[in-house]
Amino acid sequence: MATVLDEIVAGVREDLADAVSVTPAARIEQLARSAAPALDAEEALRRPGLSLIAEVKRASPSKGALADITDPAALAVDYEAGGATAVSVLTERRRFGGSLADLDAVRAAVRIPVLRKDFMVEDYQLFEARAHGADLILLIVAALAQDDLVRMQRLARDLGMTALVEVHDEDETARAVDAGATVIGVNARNLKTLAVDPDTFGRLAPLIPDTCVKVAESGVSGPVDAARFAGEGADAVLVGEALVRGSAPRQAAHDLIAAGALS
Ligand SMILES: O=C(O)c1ccccc1NCC(=O)[C@H](O)[C@H](O)COP(=O)(O)O
Repeated sequence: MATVLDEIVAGVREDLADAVSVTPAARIEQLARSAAPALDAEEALRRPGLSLIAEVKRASPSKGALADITDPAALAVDYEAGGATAVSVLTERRRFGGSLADLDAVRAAVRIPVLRKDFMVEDYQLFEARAHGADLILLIVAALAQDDLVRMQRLARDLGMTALVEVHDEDETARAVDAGATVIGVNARNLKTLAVDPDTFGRLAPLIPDTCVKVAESGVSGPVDAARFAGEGADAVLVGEALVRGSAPRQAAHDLIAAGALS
């Protein structure tokens, strides 16, 4: 039976075919290679204290519509003012309501690194991300064969970007480490059931070398969770829903980061 991830990736591949017909591969690579240099997101995430990757997230498969974000740039500016280390922009259209236009708007509005959060299955999308100003891209181990994971990580580096390599279980963690990932995100959301298990980070973090940046992703509902993950060894938390549903994203970002110092 097809999983949610399979369905999302199938839609992404359809949209990708449309994108390639508008901007051929050679052209998107040229645009990527001539873009302003990427910011060093890995270095930013390695700074002392708990880092926050704050997400622009309109909707999700698990929750449906989350927030009517009419001005993603303004939201990103609030995140930056609240102390976020990076902004994550969900660019997947069908299930998350995102777009590359959101990425463009955020890139133009903030000075901190920007993550293109999408379901990357082709090199084309990495060139596209860079051409639109991304500094960081997401590689989901569950969506990629090992040779694709290794190649796409190298390509990200070649383009000056950092790859956030996302895992959900022990096997995927071993694959990420084998692939030479230096920034590993543990996503607590099971991609088959969409349920969030808050114990996932604590279970998998010890399997990740301390030389890697460790990111706790999904289900961070507030400062108490942020403090817990910091205590379990997280260098960063990636937060979407809790920030976009609240009325004060700047303060909420600040509070998440401050909680990391209390762990
Ligand atoms: O959010 C979902 O429902 C989802 C479903 C299937 C694949 C990915 C999904 N989310 C992407 C993410 O990784 C989250 O947006 C991110 O970790 C933030 O999560 P949260 O703070 O729980 O919104």
